Amino acid sequence: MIRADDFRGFAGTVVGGPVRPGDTVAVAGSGVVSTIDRLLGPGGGTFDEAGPGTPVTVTLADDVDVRRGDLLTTPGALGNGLSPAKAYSATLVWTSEEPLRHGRSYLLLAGSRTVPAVVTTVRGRLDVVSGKQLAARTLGLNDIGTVELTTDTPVCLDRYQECRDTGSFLLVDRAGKETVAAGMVRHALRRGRNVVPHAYTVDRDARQRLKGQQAKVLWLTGLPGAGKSTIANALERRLHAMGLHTYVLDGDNVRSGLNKDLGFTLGDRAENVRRVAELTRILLDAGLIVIVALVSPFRADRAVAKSLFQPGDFAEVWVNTPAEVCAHRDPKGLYAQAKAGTLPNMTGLGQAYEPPEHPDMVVDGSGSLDDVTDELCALLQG
Ligand SMILES: Nc1ncnc2c1ncn2[C@@H]1O[C@H](COP(=O)(O)OS(=O)(=O)O)[C@@H](OP(=O)(O)O)[C@H]1O
Ligand SMILES: Nc1ncnc2c1ncn2[C@@H]1O[C@H](COP(=O)(O)OP(=O)(O)O)[C@@H](O)[C@H]1O
Repeated sequence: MIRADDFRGFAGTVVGGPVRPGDTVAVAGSGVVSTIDRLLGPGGGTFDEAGPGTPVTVTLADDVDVRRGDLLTTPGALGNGLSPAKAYSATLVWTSEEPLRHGRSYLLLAGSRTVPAVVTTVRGRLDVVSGKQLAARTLGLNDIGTVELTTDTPVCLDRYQECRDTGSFLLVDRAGKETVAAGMVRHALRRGRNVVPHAYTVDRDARQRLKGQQAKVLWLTGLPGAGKSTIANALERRLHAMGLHTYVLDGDNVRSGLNKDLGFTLGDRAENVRRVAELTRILLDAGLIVIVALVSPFRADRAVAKSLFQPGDFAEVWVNTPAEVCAHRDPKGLYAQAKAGTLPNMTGLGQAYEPPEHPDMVVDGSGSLDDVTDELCALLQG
């Protein structure tokens, strides 16, 4: 929006049209209808009409609210279903060497809008030779696939076949900022429109007050055998004895229920971390001190988890135990299996563990349990 004294204009590019002063337009985000008053060019001159590709500043006859990234469209298009949604079916052309990770949060760029988005389902991959849709769980370099994705906040996207400009988008890796896919919208999914969060009167503040505590998340990451569960257990016992209300989300435990459909591929780990992070958010809202004990080996997945929380609510703790110590402890025999070649995805051997670059705290998983518990209690109180 461009605002100066009593001037209010909306800068953008015409993607359909032509459009003319006097045309009725609707703001796609809110559905509010107004009329184009003037079309101004980059030098300040006025247009009688502007066609596709023309950069313009539009002034409207009414004082309506148009937000950054909003679309001005025809009321007819809104009637035909163009309205903000959080879930879409789309075709993706995967352009990255790194395969699509189901459950990982990417940035969706559409026009001037950028929103976090997660590919929730891969419906299939196109076999370019036969033209048939093949079953697929992920997409690799140059694959063309049909997926479902959800965005954190509603975005207004056209069907690609209706309008190429407002029906296309890019997916960008959140960490490296590399473009990983070009997307074309097939259609919005009904569930993306019909889900409206309800605000309850008893909220996190009320629950915290009742419990006399400040809810918080301590996210313990580290190699298998590093001591995450042992530390989580000791810390929870200490907090419980102090009369505080806690809950531990341990990888092994969550994987025997909620996440029992997940294995240890990169995609399944991303989904495991995403679901645990969402569950953690619910428990935080319940007013609890939540201790997460999850290998969570990849920085990008941990960054997605962290992004769900306000900065003061979430602390990342690296349980830093030398790999040789973990392998020597090997309480479940997993390192031995991996060395024998029967467990290919084992963290630290067949798959990487990416240590946190800026953790809120590093604790020594081979030192005194009492000392680590003291340090974490201090972190919680700080
Ligand atoms: N391939 C492979 N790699 C790593 N870990 C394995 C694997 N297979 C089974 N396990 C057992 O599963 C526990 C890790 O589960 P998480 O949910 O924490 O893993 S992750 O965050 O999704 O990476 C982990 O528990 P902890 O040892 O408590 O960390 C292992 O017991
Ligand atoms: N500080 C410690 N000193 C010695 N042994 C420990 C320590 N912490 C954990 N252990 C032992 O190491 C093994 C792995 O610990 P665990 O808590 O299960 O790790 P993780 O949850 O990270 O896989 C267990 O046998 C546990 O008793």
